[in-house]
Amino acid sequence: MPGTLASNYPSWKKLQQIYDSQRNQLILKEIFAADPSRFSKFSRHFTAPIGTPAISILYDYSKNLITEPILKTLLDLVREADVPDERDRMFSGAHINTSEGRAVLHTALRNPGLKLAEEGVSEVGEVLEHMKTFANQVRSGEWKGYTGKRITAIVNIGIGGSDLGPVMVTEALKSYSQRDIACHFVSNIDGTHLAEALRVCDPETTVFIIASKTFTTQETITNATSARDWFLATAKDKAHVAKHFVALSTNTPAVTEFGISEANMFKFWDWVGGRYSLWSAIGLSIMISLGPDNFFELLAGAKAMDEHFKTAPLEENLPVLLACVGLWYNDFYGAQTNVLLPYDQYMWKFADYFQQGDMESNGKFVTKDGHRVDYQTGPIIWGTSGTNAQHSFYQLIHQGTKLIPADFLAPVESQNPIAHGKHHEILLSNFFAQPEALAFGKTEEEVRRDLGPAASTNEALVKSKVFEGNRPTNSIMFQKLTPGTLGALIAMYEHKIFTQGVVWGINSFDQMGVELGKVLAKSILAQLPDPAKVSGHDSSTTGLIHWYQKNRK
Ligand SMILES: O=P(O)(O)OC[C@H]1O[C@@H](O)[C@@H](O)[C@@H](O)[C@@H]1O
Repeated sequence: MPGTLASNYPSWKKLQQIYDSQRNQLILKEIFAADPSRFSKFSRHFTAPIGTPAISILYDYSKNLITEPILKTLLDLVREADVPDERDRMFSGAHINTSEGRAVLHTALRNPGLKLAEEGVSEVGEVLEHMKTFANQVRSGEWKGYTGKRITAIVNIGIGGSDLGPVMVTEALKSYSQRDIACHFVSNIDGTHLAEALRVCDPETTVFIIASKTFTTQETITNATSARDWFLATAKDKAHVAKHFVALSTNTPAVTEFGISEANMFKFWDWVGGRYSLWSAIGLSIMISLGPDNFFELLAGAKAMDEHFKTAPLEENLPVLLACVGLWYNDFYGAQTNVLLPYDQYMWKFADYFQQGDMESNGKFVTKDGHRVDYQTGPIIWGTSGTNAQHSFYQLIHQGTKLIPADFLAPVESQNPIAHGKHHEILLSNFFAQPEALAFGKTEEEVRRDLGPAASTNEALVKSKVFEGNRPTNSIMFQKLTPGTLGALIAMYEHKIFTQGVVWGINSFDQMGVELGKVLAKSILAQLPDPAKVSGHDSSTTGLIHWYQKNRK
């Protein structure tokens, strides 16, 4: 039942017993040696159905510390937690975001034409058409700036979910982009972010996309206001704002009050969570950069994964399997993090994106029915692109004292097979080698053999070269990073997050934890002008504010 403490499920208790009694026997080297068919047993291949974009994703989870009975028990847990029911409730528009009384329907954004009673669902196709018309006008040069010039730059001003998705996708699919339109993303309230973007923009040829679900976010509204001031310093006439500012929002009154006409507002609805919004009007910068067809392919790829999540048996279901493997380490092995390592330079923002996607969704300590959990919930997500990461933090993953389950992702085909594909072969050789090294390590015996006579004179050197191995990984290979494939990969992780959230009994779709800091910042902002006004804080905060007030110029 959603909201139940996961530790009460019989399968949870059974998993704890398995962990306690078997963890010393879960040695990858041994379990691989004992079962030559382990790879075929513990890997699954996803392909999109005929008539949708070609997508091929192989998920190999054999290098994990699991056996068939463990996986079976993890799947029992998923069943006991009613994940299939809750999944169907999500897709059908039930208000599963209970604290905010909202539906969770980002899946409807990838399914235009879907009939649901929820307000706005029937308008999804209309908004996509509105986006398409505008994107085509900007891309073709038909949309002119106030002096009649074509648009050469777009600046998306948004933060959190109104920034991270567009940033990640425009980077990931850069090879599909229209290169004569520069895309800038300004999120930080730090004036440096906006100033650096404006430095390379021309007011006559720039369109600002103000992306904010609520249209009240302090950072975004302040940045948007400063961008408008910058624009008007050259354009002078407020009437020109209409040619250069559009809004993506659910809040029509606030958008019109800002001076953007309703005709230049692309709407979405409160059932689209910020971190699930790249599929909505928030994706306008993606659509301008990549073109409508590629944006539609991105949606279709996600929809194909939605269908798979809805219909595939749990044993075959990629998001569910990914969730199970993650639960095992997070809740029984005590792993704190999950590192995402795409071996595709275009995906260098993928981990950043899922930091919000996963941590804002599942970083909760209270169940839906108000109980403090007595187990770990969402993992810390981090990572960056391989092979760069190998030369940075892999040391700790290989030989550190922490267990760091890792997801390796790589395309079979490169978008840039330069030097006759040599770069890609080297890249992939690393993608294959690292999980192998992590799983099987290097024994002291092997080290001694490699060192030869030097081994006997330097015991410390021998020890330092030992790799204990048994460090678990997922390997995810896809054919090529096409829009459809990226859509499917994002949806796969979204549904992994959903599955884990349901098992933990938490609400993955609110974000109460971001509020307190915002409220305090507001009251501090009012106190900053005058040291005498600073009150109501602890001595540290008061001391810091006073230090700033004394030293500012
Ligand atoms: O899109 P807006 O409303 O500006 O929100 C931007 C971001 O704000 C944060 O505080 C979080 O709540 C995020 O989930 C959200 O994506």
